[in-house]
Amino acid sequence: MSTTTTSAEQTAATRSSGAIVLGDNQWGKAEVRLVRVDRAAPRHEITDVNVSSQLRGGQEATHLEGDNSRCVATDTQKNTIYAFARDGVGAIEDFAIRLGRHFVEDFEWIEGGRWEIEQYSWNRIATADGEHDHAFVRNNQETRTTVVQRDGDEVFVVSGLTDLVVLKSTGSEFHGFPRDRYTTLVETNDRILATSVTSRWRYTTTDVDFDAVYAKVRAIQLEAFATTHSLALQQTLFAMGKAVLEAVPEIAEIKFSMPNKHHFLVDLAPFGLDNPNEVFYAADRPYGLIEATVQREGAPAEPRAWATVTGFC
Ligand SMILES: O=c1[nH]c(=O)c2[nH]c(=O)[nH]c2[nH]1
Repeated sequence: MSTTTTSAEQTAATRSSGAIVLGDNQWGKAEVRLVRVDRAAPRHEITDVNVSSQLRGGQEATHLEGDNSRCVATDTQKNTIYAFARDGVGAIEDFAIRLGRHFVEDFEWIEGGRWEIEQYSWNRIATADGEHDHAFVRNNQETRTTVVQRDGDEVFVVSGLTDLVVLKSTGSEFHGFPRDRYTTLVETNDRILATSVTSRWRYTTTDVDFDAVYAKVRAIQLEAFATTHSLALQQTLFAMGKAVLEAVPEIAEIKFSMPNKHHFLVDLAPFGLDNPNEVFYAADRPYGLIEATVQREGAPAEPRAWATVTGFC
């Protein structure tokens, strides 16, 4: 029998039946802003989060007929988030895992979902008498993130941070790149290196002290950024990811998106001045955009964990 496929057979194989059907879908409440004050002691604790809940499963009738008997209202999802916070939020990963377990276990047609949480941090205001018990100043450094997804009984946790803005005033070079007729960039062996780190890492287990690991991963990234003598932002990125994977066995892989926040030396010669690498123009755009995944060789990929986590290669 011939194994050659004719173009008619090819068309038949790819031809649609013509019926219009429902594809992937999810529904929920996005960006539920929640602040919880722990008043158990005179020294209050603040938890400030932005929670998005999305459910998956059993929605054919809702979309095709407007039959809402299996449509857990987005308003109910929002209320559940606030009600669960009554018992405390804890690590954002644990809170998201808890929400997922509730929806999948309490509604038999819910097959899974996605719970994304951003956490903003607050520092105590330092007064003349020391750190204040119940007055805070927003720490506008990085935002901590997590995306927890459930597919039946399987749970995927991808956590991360965004807007971690870092700069080195030396210890960064960039040279040896190809030159063609469009290349004007001057080689440098002493430049400012600055970026705003977005990183997300995938856990292989939910049995993790998520707060402790977050603090560790953040510190490792900062340490590697600071101590790597950089020949390219790409090299710094890899060093940051490698250090995280070497230190934390529960993390399978880590993805980075790092804009190269260019600082251009200003030409002061028209004013009769030199500029020995001191006065820069901090450009905001365009910017180089360096993205990569750092992973363990041979480790199995888990595309379902990343399917709805955008902004990475
Ligand atoms: O660290 C860098 N990586 C690049 O790929 C690049 N490209 C560029 O113009 N400057 C830089 N810097």
